[in-house]
Amino acid sequence: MPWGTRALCTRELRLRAWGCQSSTHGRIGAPRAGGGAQCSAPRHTRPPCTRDSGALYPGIAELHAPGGPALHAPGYQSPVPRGTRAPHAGAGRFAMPWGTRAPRPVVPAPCAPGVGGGLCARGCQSFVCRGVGAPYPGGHRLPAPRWSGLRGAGAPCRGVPGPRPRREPRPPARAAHSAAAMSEERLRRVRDRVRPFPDFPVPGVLFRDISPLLKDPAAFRALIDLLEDHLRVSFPHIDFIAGLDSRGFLIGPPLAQRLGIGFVPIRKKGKLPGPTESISYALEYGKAELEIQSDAVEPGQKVVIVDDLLATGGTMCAACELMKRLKAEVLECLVIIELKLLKGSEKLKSIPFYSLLQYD
Ligand SMILES: O=P(O)(O)OC[C@H]1O[C@H](OP(=O)(O)OP(=O)(O)O)[C@H](O)[C@@H]1O
Ligand SMILES: Nc1ncnc2[nH]cnc12
Repeated sequence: MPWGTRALCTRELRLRAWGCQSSTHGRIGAPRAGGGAQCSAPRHTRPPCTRDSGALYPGIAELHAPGGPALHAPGYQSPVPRGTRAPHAGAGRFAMPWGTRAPRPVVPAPCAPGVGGGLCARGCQSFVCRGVGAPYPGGHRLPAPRWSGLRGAGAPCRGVPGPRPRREPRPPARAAHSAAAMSEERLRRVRDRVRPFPDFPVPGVLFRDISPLLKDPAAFRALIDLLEDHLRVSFPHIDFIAGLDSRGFLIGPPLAQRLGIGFVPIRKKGKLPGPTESISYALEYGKAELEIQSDAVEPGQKVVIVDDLLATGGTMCAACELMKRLKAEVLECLVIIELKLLKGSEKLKSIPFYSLLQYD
């Protein structure tokens, strides 16, 4: 079996074990800790992961920062991005923090030749050892991989222990590219593709333009990678990604696809057919009205709301109100960019909020 397949099986274990949410807030109902200075440690009674403040703090990447506080917190396990080495495959490369139990090495079922060789269109092998339709740790069902037609000759593993796979020679030292470095690199790519425009659309507003980010496929992929990783480690189950008109529509669907879940649009008024719920709200530069179809989500369903940017928080707040009317649970409001000076996250009160990039 090609190198890398084991690593990804183990990644699942690591993600499952990682109970820390790198959000600036706790979960719904939880009081906000120190204005977002800490992230909560839900479900697994993990200790809180501490984080620095700063003009630009990089979410997951920061938790991975070499020597960063979270790495030393007992119980913290860094998620390993696709393609990185399994923790047990190379002594000391991903040293377990003191006091934690190393995940038991998994002996994956044998992958038929060709299956583990990186057939995933995204260049990863993350489906290989999860199996078709297998529940992703904590709940999601993954979509059938494209190569499911290979059943028999190359059926994905089903988790049944098989004979020990033959070890392939390890790739060279390039693998030393650590998880932290990868996250930071992704974040740098994203940050470099956000362009400021003074006095747009009205004097006094510094407009943060994500058009260059959309135009650069590597940067856009890095963005979706970061958001996907964040959501996978933060929430065991999400029913839908809801996106806000219009730039939230650019991020929400690819993210939902990655997670194997559906996307729900929350639109500006007058665009959606059928019965709707609507709400008006104030913007940084104007007023608007948002709408959602009344049957978009069922009561009790768990939703993450995504948008490109949080300024005053009026739009996001309005979207949360719409979800509340439909009795859905908002797990988190997720944006690429947060304009800290406008204090939009405060408007969200106890609703968890996460941003990749922060600007004053
Ligand atoms: O936090 P707020 O002050 O509410 O501002 C944030 C919102 O403003 C922008 O959208 P805009 O309404 O300009 O619409 P657009 O995405 O269609 O450009 C942005 O995409 C957010 O949705
Ligand atoms: N400053 C800003 N840049 C981009 N989009 C925005 N939406 C509201 N404020 C914005």
